[in-house]
Amino acid sequence: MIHVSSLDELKEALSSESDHPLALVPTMGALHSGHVELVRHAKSRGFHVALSIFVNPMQFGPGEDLERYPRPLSADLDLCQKEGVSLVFTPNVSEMVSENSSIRVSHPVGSLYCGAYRPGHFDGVLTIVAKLFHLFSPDIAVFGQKDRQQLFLIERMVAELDFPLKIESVKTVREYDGLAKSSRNRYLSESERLIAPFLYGRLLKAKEEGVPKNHSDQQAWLQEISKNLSTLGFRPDYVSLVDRETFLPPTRDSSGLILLAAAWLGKTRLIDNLEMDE
Ligand SMILES: Nc1ncnc2c1ncn2[C@@H]1O[C@H](COP(=O)(O)OP(=O)(O)OP(=O)(O)O)[C@@H](O)[C@H]1O
Ligand SMILES: CC(C)(CO)[C@@H](O)C(=O)[O-]
Ligand code: BAL
Repeated sequence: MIHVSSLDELKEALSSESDHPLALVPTMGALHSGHVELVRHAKSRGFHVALSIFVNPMQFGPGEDLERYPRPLSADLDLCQKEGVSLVFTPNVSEMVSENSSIRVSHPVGSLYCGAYRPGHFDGVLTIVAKLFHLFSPDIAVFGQKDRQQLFLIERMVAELDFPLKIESVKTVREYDGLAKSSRNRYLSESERLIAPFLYGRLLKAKEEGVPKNHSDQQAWLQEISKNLSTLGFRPDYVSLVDRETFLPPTRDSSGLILLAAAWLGKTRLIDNLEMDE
């Protein structure tokens, strides 16, 4: 396994990989079995895997957890080695984000749902992901469905800007009790950890209930879900129903619906989502 941190080293390492089909797995590190599934997905399809670890300041807002985001580099490198990753890239902030950088890649859906509560977050994500695609020129890039809005936006960026690569996605990997694996789960206290799986539990119950047919019943249903989450001890940011193809509110023509939620438990913000008709 090659581990590089500078752009020059990366270019050199990639030139020795150029004969192989390459999959890029972008991450922020603190790797867990969700990330491992992304790597295994790429490997099972015959790709050499490059994995980037970068806690991107552009996607963090004031007061968010940029400073305290976990950075267990040596455990991450061990896991990458064990999983057969070919190349790990751990760049410095100064080479990824120039001091007076103001270019942003943006999409209107980036200001909805999570974007409404984290202004500028998805512009920061799309901009860094565009840079990573540019640096690696991978054949595919693999993302998790846990970050569903992010996945949608990256797919739109690749389609609309004609990036010459394919986006592949992997289903959300969960703990034994349903909680979506996330690097931020380690922020949860013992008592919060017991409540956390009820976020997914409430989405599953919503699916069982079935999506109401008309708009006003849907709004009342979403409010009820949010109220139930509050009763359980969460502070929901939003619970929304979106059209899978547009990530906008459902219409009569919607072919698939996704229920999205983000909610705080103490100082930890959890997100989850569920396809309503799969
Ligand atoms: N539980 C999971 N199942 C599948 N993919 C996941 C899971 N968690 C993260 N990923 C994917 O891994 C990639 C890197 O995500 P990231 O490094 O931010 O991990 P994370 O655990 O989501 O961290 P955070 O706690 O900051 O949300 C993204 O494509 C993300 O969707
Ligand atoms: C895609 C990503 C690596 C961009 O910084 C990040 O948003 C993440 O880890 O999901
Ligand atoms: N996985 C999402 C990255 C973020 O919350 O910044």
